[in-house]
Formats: sequence, structure tokens, C-alpha cells
Amino acid sequence: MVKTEREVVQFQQVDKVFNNEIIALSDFDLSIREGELVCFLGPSGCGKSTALRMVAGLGEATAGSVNVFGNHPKEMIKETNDIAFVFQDANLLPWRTVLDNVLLPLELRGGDKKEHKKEAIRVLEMVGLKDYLKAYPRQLSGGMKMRVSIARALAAKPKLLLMDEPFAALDEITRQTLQMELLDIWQKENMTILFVTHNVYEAVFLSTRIAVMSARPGRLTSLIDIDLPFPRQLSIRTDARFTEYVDLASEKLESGNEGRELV
Ligand SMILES: Nc1ncnc2c1ncn2[C@@H]1O[C@H](COP(=O)(O)OP(=O)(O)OP(=O)(O)O)[C@@H](O)[C@H]1O
Repeated sequence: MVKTEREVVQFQQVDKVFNNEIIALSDFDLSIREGELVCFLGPSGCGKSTALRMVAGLGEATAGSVNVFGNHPKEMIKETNDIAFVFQDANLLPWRTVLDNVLLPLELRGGDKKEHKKEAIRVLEMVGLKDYLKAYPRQLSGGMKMRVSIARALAAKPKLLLMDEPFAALDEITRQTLQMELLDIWQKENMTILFVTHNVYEAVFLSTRIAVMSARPGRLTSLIDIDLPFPRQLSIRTDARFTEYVDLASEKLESGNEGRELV
């Protein structure tokens, strides 16, 4: 039986060493509260994905612990639908329509098919794809594929959404549109989101809090509360406070990486 603590994610003095030599994370300590949108910001290879994957039960800490709602992530994945993951690649099945791609995880879970279809259509409407239910992935743009991937994650009504550089492969305009849409969804669906990026602007635009990481071995070097109002419009990027946060995050990023190994 899983517990339901309000502390959503807890990293406690986590070390992660691969193949007995690559230290991906060292003494990583962080608590994420319900309703936060936290970005892991750090240079390439600093262990952002490794940290995120551990929250999804993909990989164990070498030392220390990772908990989700007070439970081991693997237990959460096995017993609940509270955690969903969105990767950089949309990972859609080409032979299934948009609707059927979103339905897939619900089908695997079993239950009322009519309810599943209703929920799949609801989330596809939310990401602006209600006119594409019968389309196939090959007929979609990169941004639309990512919207399907997000809808598929939302269909299970997760309490915690994990996103690993989901917009990195998209052009700037599409990326900005999806960032706005994500914030809108986050507010409507009452979720906690953990988002990996190495883009400072993206981190400031999306976050309630930024966790800045140093280059390998990845450590948490600073936490920055982003006190900018929601809903955030694209025009906020020209606001002086936005620029100050970008400067602050860039400075923390640089100072945390002086003399460290950049991969
Ligand atoms: N399964 C693995 N086996 C061995 N080494 C790994 C494995 N997964 C990751 N690593 C190493 O751990 C380090 C951290 O990788 P990780 O992918 O977490 O970094 P990242 O910050 O997400 O990088 P990027 O922004 O480039 O995606 C890297 O040096 C990587 O090569």
C-alpha cells in the first residue's frame, strides 16, 4: 500500500555511479513540493536525465535514496498511475492513429473503454489536436507529435509529470508555443512537473523553482525561486525581472562549473 505524502519528490544524498567509474550524481539533495514546476538546469552530461529517470524508477541510486510521495519510485510505478514521463522523442507508434496512440497506455491498464476514449479525447482537445484524432504520426509536424506525446502522458491523470528536454528538437516558435501550452495544462491539471533543460530562458519561463546543477559529477549548486506571476505570457521575456532571473541563473550555472569536467 503506497503512502501519499505532500512532499512529491525527495532526493536524499543521492550518488549515482555508472560502471564503477562514471560519477553521474554526487550528494544530490532536493525536495520538491506538491504543485511546483521545477526545472533541472545544467550543462550537457551533468546528470539531469539520470536524476529524472531515477524518479521514474529507471535506475537505482548507488547511495542515498529517491522517494516519490514517500515511496520507492518502482512501487509507485507498479501500484499507481501517478507518474508519467515525456521524452525528447515523441515515441509514437506509426501504425496507430493519434487517438489510438493516446489510448494505448489506458488499454494496457484495462478498465472501461468508453471512459478511456472520453479521457483521450479530452486531453487531445487540451493540446489542440481534436481535429487530428484519426491522423497518423507521419501526417503530423514535430510540434504536433510532441503534443500527442504530452496528451498520452496526461491521459493517465498523473500527479507527477517528468519531462526530459521535450522541446529540444523543436524550432523556436513551436517551442515557445508549447511552453505556453504546458503552463496552461499544469495550472488546469493541478500537477507537479519536473522538467529537464539546458536552456536558461526555458527554465526561467517555465519554473516556479530552478535547480541549477554543476557539470559532472552532478551536484545541486543552487536553487532559484522564480517569482514571476502566472499565467506567464510570452511578452514576459522582455520584462526586466525576467532578464534579471536569466542573468542570475546563467551566473549560477557558470560559477558552479568553473574548473569542472564539461562533457
Ligand atoms: N547507462 C549509463 N551507463 C553509463 N554511463 C551513463 C549511463 N547513463 C548516463 N551515463 C553517463 O552519466 C553522465 C550523466 O548523463 P545524463 O544523461 O544524466 O546527463 P544529462 O545532464 O541529462 O545530459 P544531456 O543534457 O546531454 O542529456 C554522462 O557522463 C553519461 O555519459
